[in-house]
Amino acid sequence: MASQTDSTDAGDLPTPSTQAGRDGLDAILAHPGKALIALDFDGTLAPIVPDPEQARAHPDAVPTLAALAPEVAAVAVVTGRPPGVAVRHGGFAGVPGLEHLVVLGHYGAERWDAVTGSVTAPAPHPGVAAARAELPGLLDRVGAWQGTWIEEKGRAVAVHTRRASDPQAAFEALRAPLADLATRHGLVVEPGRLVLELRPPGMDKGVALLEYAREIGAGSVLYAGDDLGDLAAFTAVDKLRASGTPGVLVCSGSEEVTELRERADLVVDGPAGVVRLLRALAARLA
Ligand SMILES: O=P(O)(O)OC[C@H]1O[C@H](O[C@H]2O[C@H](CO)[C@@H](O)[C@H](O)[C@H]2O)[C@H](O)[C@@H](O)[C@@H]1O
Repeated sequence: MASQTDSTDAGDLPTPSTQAGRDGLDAILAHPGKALIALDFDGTLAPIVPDPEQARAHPDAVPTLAALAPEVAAVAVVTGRPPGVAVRHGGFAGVPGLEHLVVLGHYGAERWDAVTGSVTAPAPHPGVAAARAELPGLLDRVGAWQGTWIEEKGRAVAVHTRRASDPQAAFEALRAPLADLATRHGLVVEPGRLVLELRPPGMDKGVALLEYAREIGAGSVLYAGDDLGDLAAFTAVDKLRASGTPGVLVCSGSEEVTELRERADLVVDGPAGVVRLLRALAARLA
């Protein structure tokens, strides 16, 4: 599927390259009070950096979301991060205009609501603690590349290779051993941008998006993402479209991930492009 690359100035709303995308955007513009705007965090709202602890939302992201949120049914952040971490790094708490923001974290397993300021989470999966305990020994045994490191995520654990001298080779070398470790403990491996995460099965961004869209009775959806974990949300939007709910798929473009480009209605230039698009949408709806 062809996609349009964003080259518009701030204030212009780009036209999706597909009919489905144009229908989705038209529906959002015609009935904004029914629209769900759902956004991934890392790589979509926040530029990618070597240290996840240093990642922050693009400086214009929060003001833009605060301008957009009152015009639509809901704004949600759908992320692999623990929701509290995304809220902290995003600067999403206590922002006028974002009183109803929802963060669906851990691929939808945990949820933060701005209304209550609290996180709801299911019981931890015992396999995560077991896998976590084995992980350092496994990385030693397989001779993981120097610079490979473990991110503790609470209900998941992730292995990053961005800081290795050959990040992609380090990533590929870990795929099989981490898949084996995950299987032995009833977990799944979630591959991302130079990260392999071991997490409980049963939830993904697609399930999270569908459930939330149903919960609020969304009449249209825009979803923007950059990474492989966002493909499930893309599939969810395809399902919504097939059942009569229009939607727009936006790829936050990067050199690292190409899969989303193929399926998107609109390709924008990373987090700056996403913010520009959302700002143009907010301006049109105001
Ligand atoms: O679902 P997302 O919001 O996109 O989160 C996915 C993972 O993002 C983080 O890792 C990614 O961003 C880091 C900071 O820019 C970068 O250093 C890393 O290479 C990327 O993979 C986060 O650390 C993971 O826990 C998230 O699952």
